[in-house]
Amino acid sequence: MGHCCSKDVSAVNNEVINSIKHPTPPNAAAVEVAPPATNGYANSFAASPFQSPLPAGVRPSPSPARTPGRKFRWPLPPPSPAKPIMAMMRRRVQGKQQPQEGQPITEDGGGEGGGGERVAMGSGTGGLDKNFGYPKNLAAKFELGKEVGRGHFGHTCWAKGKKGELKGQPVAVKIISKAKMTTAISIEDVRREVKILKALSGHKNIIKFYDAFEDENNVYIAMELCEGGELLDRILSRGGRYTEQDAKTIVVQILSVVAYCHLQGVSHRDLKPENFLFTSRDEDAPMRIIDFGLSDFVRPDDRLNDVVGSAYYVAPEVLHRSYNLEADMWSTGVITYILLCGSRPFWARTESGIFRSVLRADPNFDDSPWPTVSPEAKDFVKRLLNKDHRKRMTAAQALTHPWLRDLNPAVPLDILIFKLVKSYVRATPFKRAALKALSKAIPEDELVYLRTQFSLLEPKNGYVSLNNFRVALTRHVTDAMKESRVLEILNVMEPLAHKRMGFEEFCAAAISTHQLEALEGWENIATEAFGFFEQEGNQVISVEELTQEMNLGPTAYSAVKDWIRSSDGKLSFIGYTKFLHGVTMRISNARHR
Ligand SMILES: Nc1ncnc2c1ncn2[C@@H]1O[C@H](COP(=O)(O)OP(=O)(O)OP(=O)(O)O)[C@@H](O)[C@H]1O
Ligand SMILES: [Ca+2]
Repeated sequence: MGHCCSKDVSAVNNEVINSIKHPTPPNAAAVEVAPPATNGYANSFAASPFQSPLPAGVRPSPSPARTPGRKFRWPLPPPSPAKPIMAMMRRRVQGKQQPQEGQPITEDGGGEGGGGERVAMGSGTGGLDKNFGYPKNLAAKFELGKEVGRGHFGHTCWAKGKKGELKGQPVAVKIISKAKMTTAISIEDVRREVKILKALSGHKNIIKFYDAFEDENNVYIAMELCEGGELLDRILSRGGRYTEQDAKTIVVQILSVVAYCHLQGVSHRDLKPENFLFTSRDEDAPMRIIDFGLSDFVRPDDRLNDVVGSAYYVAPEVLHRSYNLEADMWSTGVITYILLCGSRPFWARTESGIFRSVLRADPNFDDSPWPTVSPEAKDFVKRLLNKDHRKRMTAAQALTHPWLRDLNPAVPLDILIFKLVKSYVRATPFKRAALKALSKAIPEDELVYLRTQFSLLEPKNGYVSLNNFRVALTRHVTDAMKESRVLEILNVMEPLAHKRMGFEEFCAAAISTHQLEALEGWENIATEAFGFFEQEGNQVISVEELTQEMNLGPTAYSAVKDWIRSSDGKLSFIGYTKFLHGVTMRISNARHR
């Protein structure tokens, strides 16, 4: 996938704001999503939480609250069957707004003439191979019934099994029209949706996959039928919000499935209440995640760059076109915020307004009902809605957050540990000493997570080595993990093959300075850590050595100089925290240019 956007943040912000004006339907009415906020702030849906949005005929919508303008993916080549819908919306307003010069007009097929479905490069779909290699005998296996749901990419029907284990059983069949697959990318999207569903099916909160079929006109995905409706509808039926305790049971299920996907190297990229279905009408029925239509494989250190998702739930770094799994955690934060207060954290009348809010606004934690929400719940949401993706909790971390602790949820292995340990074993002794000092100062709440992860590595006599990491990861291997090449991380952890790590060192290796910086007690943690560093690791260091340690060039000499105490040539407190933090965003971006 693509690489990091190398522009500085403010430039990117403006670019995003500008660019979203055109790819989204410029018709304000078409994207108006809620009544005017009563308090003038953008996050309220006090009157009606999910007033909606799309112009009649654009997208059949079972609930007025469904996310409007939900699929955006631009300005890369036209990738999906959602494109014709966006194209149609744009055609509607063609007379009102001309495309700007330089605007990529081919993304939805370019020229706005004709009225028929547009196709890739304006050259027809003749060259596209729409053969998926799936069996063609759907009718022999299932009897299709009435429609139960509809999305941008397809519609889903009730069906009944005719043969084998599913004989007489109700199932769901998602039908995706081949006519809408107008590009190689959109075909690949469907192929990947099936592949991911097949590989991940089996987790208790993922919809169970039965089989995929095709004929000349459609692809059919047969899966478990969920008769309990969407999470969105349950939120609405409860007047827009859940009690904290009920919200917890929902959030734990979301985290459990997200943690599983992430360990497999799959980013869902479209987490929202519409994509979680209850298996039955029972109040306490479990949820299943559906719709891997926008999901993708991503290696731990890779960055994705295609802007996909649903406006209310999209993470800032997705709009910046450089993101990884943390983007799903942002969406999880948005869902949790909605569950707890009944309002959207980022709201505006137009899609571009929503994006602006996502990039710049701080969610409101002051108005009702937030004063009555527990501090743990607020902390939980804030640690997911951090605009700096490096500071966000992972799903496995979130499962150990104090807010959820009374539910004692199962915590899976976290791929973040592998990434951090990999960096640690390759770090200089000076950096390791700095991290060791920091690890001695971390609060008990963070230790809960580390203890859980350490025990998942099944230490032998209190120690882990590369083999523990290998065994722990390969225990969960599926075809998805192979495809996303998650296992390759073990190769770069090779220095650990000749090393044993006890829990104390594991803590130093597996902590993220960025995440700790986001804690309210960071100042105290850093001060205490510096005390430990002074006792053990703080050595005399020259400007040249420090810049080298931090992987900076000579241009950084003047900044780095101030971080070394003139009295004894060792790192000052500020120097220590800067060193832990690593290079700044600006320098870091510059280095990628
Ligand atoms: N297994 C299922 N059981 C019951 N209903 C289902 C099932 N799968 C999908 N649906 C219904 O069909 C709708 C559309 O399905 P899905 O989200 O997979 O399609 P999509 O076109 O990819 O959607 P989107 O527009 O969100 O991308 C769902 O919102 C849901 O209401
Ligand atoms: Ca969906």
